[in-house]
Amino acid sequence: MSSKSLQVGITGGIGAGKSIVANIFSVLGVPIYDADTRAKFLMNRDEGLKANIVELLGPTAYQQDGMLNRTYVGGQVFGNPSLLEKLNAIVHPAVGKDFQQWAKVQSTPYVLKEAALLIENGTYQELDAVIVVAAPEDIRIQRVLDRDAHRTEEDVKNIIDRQLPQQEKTSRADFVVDNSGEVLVIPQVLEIHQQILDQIGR
Ligand SMILES: CC(C)(COP(=O)(O)OP(=O)(O)OC[C@H]1O[C@@H](n2cnc3c(N)ncnc32)[C@H](O)[C@@H]1O)[C@@H](O)C(=O)NCCC(=O)NCCS
Ligand SMILES: Nc1ncnc2c1ncn2[C@@H]1O[C@H](COP(=O)(O)OP(=O)(O)OP(=O)(O)O)[C@@H](O)[C@H]1O
Repeated sequence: MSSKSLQVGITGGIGAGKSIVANIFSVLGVPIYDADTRAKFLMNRDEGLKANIVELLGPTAYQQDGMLNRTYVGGQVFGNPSLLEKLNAIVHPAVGKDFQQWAKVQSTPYVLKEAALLIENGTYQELDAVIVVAAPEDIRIQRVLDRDAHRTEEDVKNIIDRQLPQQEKTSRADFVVDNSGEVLVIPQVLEIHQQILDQIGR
């Protein structure tokens, strides 16, 4: 019988490189729960959640096809901290529950929960360890502008303002991955992976 997997979080500010670093862990066989993608899946499918979002943001929050109108919702909440807080309060408990259901059926020594927000919403306290991916702000902004054709520099700065400063994230981390481009990332991931396995005694 397999024992419960350790739960490790991986986070970082917008454009820090969470997804790319999580992909390296995935190659090592670590199951990844992608909270941001899963949140969108639930916002598209969970009727109770959808009703709460429509109540908060109005019917324009959903397109004709029933899918979340992400551009509209992003435009509403990223410039309005109190509205974003209300949306978070609706979405985050649903994601937390979904993650625990997913984690229950994993059988590896540890799993990774990848999420933009882990420190901000206190979720990190429920995890066994936290990895923060870090890179200088100017590099993060440029990477997001190169990746997301629909976002302006102002959009990205707005989102950064809605997140904890990177320094506060790294100060709460058990492990930090330097993704500035100055240090090779794969050796850092291999070292963290080994340290986690050593802690578990594998
Ligand atoms: C507002 C939404 C619809 C915008 O979707 P869109 O596809 O345009 O952007 P995306 O989700 O990729 O977010 C862009 C970046 O913003 C940041 N971000 C996302 N949600 C939040 C948030 N609640 N607070 C601060 N930053 C956030 C992340 O760094 C993310 O990578 C979406 O971000 C959302 O539903 N957010 C609220 C729910 C949430 O917190 N999800 C993430 C954690 S579970
Ligand atoms: N070391 C690197 N060198 C060059 N490009 C990189 C590096 N790391 C990440 N990128 C690129 O920067 C962009 C942001 O990376 P990624 O999507 O992994 O960040 P993220 O932290 O998941 O971002 P978000 O919070 O927006 O979801 C991607 O297009 C990615 O391919």
